[in-house]
Amino acid sequence: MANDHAWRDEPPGDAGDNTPTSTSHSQRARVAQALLALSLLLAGVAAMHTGAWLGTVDRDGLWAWTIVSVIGFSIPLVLIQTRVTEKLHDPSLTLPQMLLASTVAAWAYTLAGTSHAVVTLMQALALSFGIFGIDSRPAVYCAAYSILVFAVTMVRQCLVDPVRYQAADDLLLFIFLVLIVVGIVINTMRVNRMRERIRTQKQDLQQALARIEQLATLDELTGLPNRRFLQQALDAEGLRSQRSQVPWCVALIDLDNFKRINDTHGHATGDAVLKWFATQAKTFMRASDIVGRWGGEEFVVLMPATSLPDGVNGLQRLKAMLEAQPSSPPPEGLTITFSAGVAQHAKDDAVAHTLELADQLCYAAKRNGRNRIEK
Ligand SMILES: Nc1nc2c(ncn2[C@@H]2O[C@H](COP(=O)(O)OP(=O)(O)OP(=O)(O)O)[C@@H](O)[C@H]2O)c(=O)[nH]1
Repeated sequence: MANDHAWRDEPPGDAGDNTPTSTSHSQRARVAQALLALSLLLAGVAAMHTGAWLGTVDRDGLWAWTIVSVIGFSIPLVLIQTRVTEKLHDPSLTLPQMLLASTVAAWAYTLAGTSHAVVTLMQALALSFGIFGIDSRPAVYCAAYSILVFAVTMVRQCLVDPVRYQAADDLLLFIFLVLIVVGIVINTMRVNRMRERIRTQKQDLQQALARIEQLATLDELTGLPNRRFLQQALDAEGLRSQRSQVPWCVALIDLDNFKRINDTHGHATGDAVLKWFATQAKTFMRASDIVGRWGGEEFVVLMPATSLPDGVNGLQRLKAMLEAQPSSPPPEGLTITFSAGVAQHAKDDAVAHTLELADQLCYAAKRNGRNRIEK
């Protein structure tokens, strides 16, 4: 058996899902299953009493059987309905209900007299309903118990009442019952294997979706938020600032002479520099700032609740930290500097305009000699 839990309690679609919605879904499914079991039992009770009325079923013991059976099948329903079973390993009480069904059916078999063949049919039907709700191993236990209890009951009845329970007929009946039960168990195993495959596929899909979401928002090289994420964050900040007086800034950072690093030391070193810078920027900017890769060797820092002087200070701190690094990324002694433009968003201005201003200021920093911050 591929899964390690013995009970098939949750509906197939909820496999592995523990959200409140799926929990209440599971609870409803349990109650529905217990109601179905009770309804089947009541149908059996009606059939037995009809048999008694027709004279084929014994009246002796029929009411005792009726009362015990109805109470027996009502108890799981009440326990499930009141959520007493919720913490149990088998909250739907499927196995106890199945074992009870076999016991009650075997008892009915002893009362059914000349109609006893019908009871074996009812037993097979009851098993086919319940057995799909549990895993393969308890299904086998259930089937084994059912076959055993019927074997004992049939032998006993053939011995004590050989006129109405004839050995040859009942042997054939028993063989058919065994065939049906084994068939149901085989189908249960197949259904459970299919469920397991669906569960695995669902997990694979969830993982793939999480990966896609990650790729959609993160830059693969540096692990920083990508341009798409930054754009959304900038737009959200723009909307937020329409309702508040709190200033915010955006900085555009461009690494200096990056082409030369690539050309001199190779593309792999260029990549390592980008990763290294990403780590430094994340480390030295405020935790509330969003540092992302805008593209190539360009980075954007969104600084919420930050005035222009504070934003410039933040970048100066980053610049100073880079200069103070004893050894920058490999190769040893490589000096990494950047030029940046910082712009404060003007209330009611377009976010794109603020970004463009930061871009122009960054170009101005390049023109003015690089390794500078313009505001
Ligand atoms: N290694 C590496 N290089 C990249 C990546 N993306 C862009 N580049 C390189 O970055 C370089 C940018 O060069 P330029 O736009 O000329 O800028 P620069 O050399 O930094 O010069 P200035 O910006 O004027 O200081 C180009 O050679 C691009 O190929 C990347 O992901 N990895």
